[in-house]
Order: sequence, then C-alpha cells, then structure tokens
Amino acid sequence: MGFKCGIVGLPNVGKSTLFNALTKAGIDAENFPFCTIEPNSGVVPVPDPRQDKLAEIVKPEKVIPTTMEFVDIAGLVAGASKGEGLGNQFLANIRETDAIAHVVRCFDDSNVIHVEGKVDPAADIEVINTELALADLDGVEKALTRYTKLAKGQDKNAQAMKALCEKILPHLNEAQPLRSFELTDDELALLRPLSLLTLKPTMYIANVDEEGFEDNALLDTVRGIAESENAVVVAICNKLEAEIAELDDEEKTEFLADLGMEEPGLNRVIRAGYELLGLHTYFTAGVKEVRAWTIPIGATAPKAAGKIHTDFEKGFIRAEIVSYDDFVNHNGEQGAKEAGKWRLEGKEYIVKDGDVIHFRFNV
Ligand SMILES: Nc1ncnc2c1ncn2[C@@H]1O[C@H](COP(=O)(O)OP(=O)(O)OP(=O)(O)O)[C@@H](O)[C@H]1O
Ligand SMILES: [Mg+2]
Repeated sequence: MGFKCGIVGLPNVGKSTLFNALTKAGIDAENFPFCTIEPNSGVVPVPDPRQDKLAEIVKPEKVIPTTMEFVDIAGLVAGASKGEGLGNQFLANIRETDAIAHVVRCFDDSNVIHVEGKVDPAADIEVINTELALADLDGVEKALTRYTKLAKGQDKNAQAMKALCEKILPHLNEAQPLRSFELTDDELALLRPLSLLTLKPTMYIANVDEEGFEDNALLDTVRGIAESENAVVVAICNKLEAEIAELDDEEKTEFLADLGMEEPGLNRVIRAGYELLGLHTYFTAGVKEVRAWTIPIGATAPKAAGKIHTDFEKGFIRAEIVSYDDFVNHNGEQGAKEAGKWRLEGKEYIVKDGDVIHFRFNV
C-alpha cells in the first residue's frame, strides 16, 4: 500500500540526519504509532493542519493522520551504475521507491567531509543524475535486446517497445534524465514496467546551514537546476531539524517561536513528497476517530472508499460529502446540513482534496 519516497544523494550530505529527524518527528506526533519497517525505512505521519481543525470541531476519541514512507538510502558515488560503492544494491533500493528526494549539500562546514573535496551543488547533482541516467541506460539497452527478438514475430507491443527504447536511448546516452524528455501518456505507460529511475518524480532537498536560507549562492544554484527540470526544491537545515525533532512538544513550540518558524521545516519536506507523488487527502470525521486517507488525485468515490475497506468499494452505494471549508465554516456536519452544504454523490464523483466523507455501502 505505502507510498515510498527514497532519500538519495552523495555520501555525507545529510541524508541520515534528515531521515532521523523525519522518523523522530513521527514518534513525537504520538497519535501515530511510528513503525520501523526496516532499520532504514520509516513511516511518517503527514502533517495536516486541516485535520487538527476538524478534530477541534468533532472532538473524536482518536485522530489518525495519513502517512508516507521514507527510505534512507546509502550514499551514491560516481561509478555506482558500474558497481562502485554499494552500486547495484543502492540502485535496486531506489527502484523500489515511488519518488526521489535528492539531498544536496548547500552548507559550508569544513568539519564535515565532502567526498569530492569541495561543496559544489551543480557538480554534486550531476554525479547523482548521471549515475541514475546510466542505470536507466543499462536497463533500456537490455530491454531493447529483449524486445528486438520479440518484435520479429507479430508482437505489436514488442514492436512499440523496441521503437520507444530506440527513441529514448540517445537522451540517456548523454546522461540526461528522462524527466526532461518529452513523452506521451501512452509512452509513459509502456515504460512503466521498466521502473526507470530518472522517470520518478524528484525533488531536491537543499541542505543549508542555519543562516543559509537567504543570500545563499549554493541554494540559488540548486533552484536554477530544478527550474530547468521542472523539479521542486525544499530548502531546509537538516541538522537543525534533527535537533528540533529531539524536543518535547512544549520545548518545540518555544524553540520554533524563537526561530520565527510556525512549524518544523520537515513538514515542508513531507508535504512536498506527498504532492510529488500525486496524492491528496480526504477525511472521515466521526466521534470515534477523525482520520485522513490518502488517494491519488483523480480517484473516484468508490476507489476512495476502497481505501477504507474493499467492501466499501464493492458495495458502494453513495458518498455523503461536506467539503472541508463548509465543514469548518458551519461548525460540523449538522451545521453544514442545515446550510444545504451536505451533498450526495455517486460512482462517478471525483473526490476533492479535503472532502469530509461518509460512505454508504451494502455487502
Ligand atoms: N545543515 C547542516 N549543517 C551542518 N552539518 C550538517 C548539516 N546537515 C548534516 N550535517 C552533518 O553532516 C554529517 C553527515 O550527515 P549524514 O550522516 O546525515 O550524511 P549521509 O548523507 O547520511 O551520509 P552517508 O551517505 O555516508 O550515509 C553529519 O556530521 C551531520 O551532522
Ligand atoms: Mg547515511
């Protein structure tokens, strides 16, 4: 089920620091039982202020946030696609993720070793992107050999695959990510089984020092590169976040206020990851629990219902919906009903972000 975001980057750039902060923050949220799946993989609650607002109104016994999984992946070095460093193992770990958070060092600290000897975000990004592109090149070349054989028969799919592999190979040969190659939806669907790394939605995490959020040429470099690839950048000080995550709730509020921050920077990372995956949230809000559920953007009401239980999808009758704003503005379901804001929707309804839903079904 889980949506996984892999944390990648050069060695010693702050990946584990970020991961630790993320997973610690998970424990501190208390209302979610943080679970470690593997030593380097953790489920993190997705912070959503709307859910807190709903809970204030409904006063449920429990509040259950939705979650996503982060995976801390070993540092990648030049040559990984040829088996250097942890090489293929590393690449296999990335292949299993749904999106990539690429941590880039944007802090100067001579005490922290940089594997390439100097802090240079553009060069660092290139090392990683090149390795990922070369890994894809290898995958596409193998696929081409396979489909070339199959295409000799009448296999239409194999013929289409062969042509497509030939079309994208030159781009990969120049170590360019496929994100920057224009592909139709049909072509993307054809390529899906190859789980290509450079097609995964990617965000850059610029790891800055405490004063590094403004007037930071290193950060500007990352922003420039991201813009050219239509990628997202989140600037964050991983070291500071790790410290914040260690604090108890009260200390945390005070500490953040001192820094002039409303919430930990981590929340931006989690939310950016969530958006990157093309996900959004609907809520169920009863006295037992107020709960957030994750669905792909564009999911219909029965599909959304299926998240709760397959029976809800199979026996779907209708969805009773109040949109988030109406729910809050009218102080709950009853108020929204009286104001005529309570809707009945059928099988075709595309669930909107923030919908508060009650499903009717029979089994
Ligand atoms: N923003 C920052 N400012 C200063 N130091 C930092 C910052 N972020 C991380 N560090 C420091 O950088 C060092 C390396 O961090 P970390 O172990 O998280 O790297 P990593 O990317 O996981 O490395 P590896 O690939 O070897 O696992 C640590 O000493 C950490 O405290
Ligand atoms: Mg690490």
